[in-house]
Amino acid sequence: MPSRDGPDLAVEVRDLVKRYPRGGGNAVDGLSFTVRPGEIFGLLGPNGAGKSTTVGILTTRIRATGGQALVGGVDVGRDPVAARAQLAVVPQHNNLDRALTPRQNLVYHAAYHGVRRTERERRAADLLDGFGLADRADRRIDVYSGGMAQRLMIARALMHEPAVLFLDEPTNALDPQTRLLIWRRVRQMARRGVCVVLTTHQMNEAAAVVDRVGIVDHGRLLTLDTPQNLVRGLAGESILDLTVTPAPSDTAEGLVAALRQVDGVRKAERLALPAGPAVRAGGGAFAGLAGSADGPAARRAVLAALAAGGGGPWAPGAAGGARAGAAGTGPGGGPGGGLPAQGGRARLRIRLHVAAAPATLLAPATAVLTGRSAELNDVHIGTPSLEDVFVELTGREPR
Ligand SMILES: Nc1ncnc2c1ncn2[C@@H]1O[C@H](COP(=O)(O)OP(=O)(O)OP(=O)(O)O)[C@@H](O)[C@H]1O
Repeated sequence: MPSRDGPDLAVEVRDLVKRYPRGGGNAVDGLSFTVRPGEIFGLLGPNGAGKSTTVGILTTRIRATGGQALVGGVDVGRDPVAARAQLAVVPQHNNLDRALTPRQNLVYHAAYHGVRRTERERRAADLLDGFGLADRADRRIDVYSGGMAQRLMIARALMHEPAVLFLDEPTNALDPQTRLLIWRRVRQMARRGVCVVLTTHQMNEAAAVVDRVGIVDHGRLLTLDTPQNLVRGLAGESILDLTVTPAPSDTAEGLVAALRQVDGVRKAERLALPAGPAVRAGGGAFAGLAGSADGPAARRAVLAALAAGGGGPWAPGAAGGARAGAAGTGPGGGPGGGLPAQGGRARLRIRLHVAAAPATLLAPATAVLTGRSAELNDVHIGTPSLEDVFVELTGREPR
């Protein structure tokens, strides 16, 4: 593992630029960030943001047009061979050598990096054991499942004890048990001083494992901080999702604008309706990290808030009936859509980002709806997630 007297920074990226010969603009456009030894760093961004290009430069696969990138203190542009000794890459797709056994894949990789025979055999045995592969170490590799292959690729990457490990979508399409094992091992490596840089689109999984996150778009860094600070700073403290049916004479825009005026609402936006009947079943962007209004205490708070505010069209029975209606096959999906409700009126999902306790916003929000003759069909209280931060910064439209 990396020595304690190594460089202070495991990765340094300074004003990095990449322009492809046939590309439109700069794929990487003046990117700068640093990562410390022992840190788990998530590089996030929408499709085409420049993540793969950045990692390609750091791992010496792509030459930068400008700026500087150092890995383990080595300039990747000036000395790519020395840089490769400092790093390891685990790609998204299986690139194991199928002509070799799992153990041979590890041992040959270490031999390529100049590790002595007894040492490489010891490391292979340790890593096969650590990744739960010891009893299948000498079988044919083509009997390996996707999860086993992924574990073996990470084990192989560690054979030459790199200072920096690059993981590309490490848990894509893996079962929960394999994901947990991989994250446990990643944390263990970091504790031993390995710097881990991972790219992923699994926001909530990333939030649970990384120390810091850099979000990039159009080749530029939009923000860099701990997931906790990003969530706290950008998305407000809580989220209140309302599913409503506006009056026939009202418009979605009018309703959203009116809710935006409620005291304590930092932001109001219209969301796509989730597919299926379970509007409040913990889905949406805040699944996983969310608190929810589904618990008995939260439900009591909702009812109390509504009672205090003079009530409204919401009642548990009515909401249940309305949710059943939401299971229809209407055109809902994009923010411009909505599922048809009774009388042909479209149902809307409106998200309020609130700085206060969300239950205290229920009464005034309900009053606004009542004043506009809108029907409240469902309520969900949640906590914003890293995905909310991501969407806030990079938008909702697919690339
Ligand atoms: N070989 C290439 N030639 C020209 N343009 C390229 C090339 N590779 C990538 N690009 C462009 O560079 C930009 C950044 O692409 P890159 O693959 O780095 O993004 P990404 O964030 O990794 O995306 P994804 O999440 O889809 O993998 C995109 O506009 C892409 O079309």
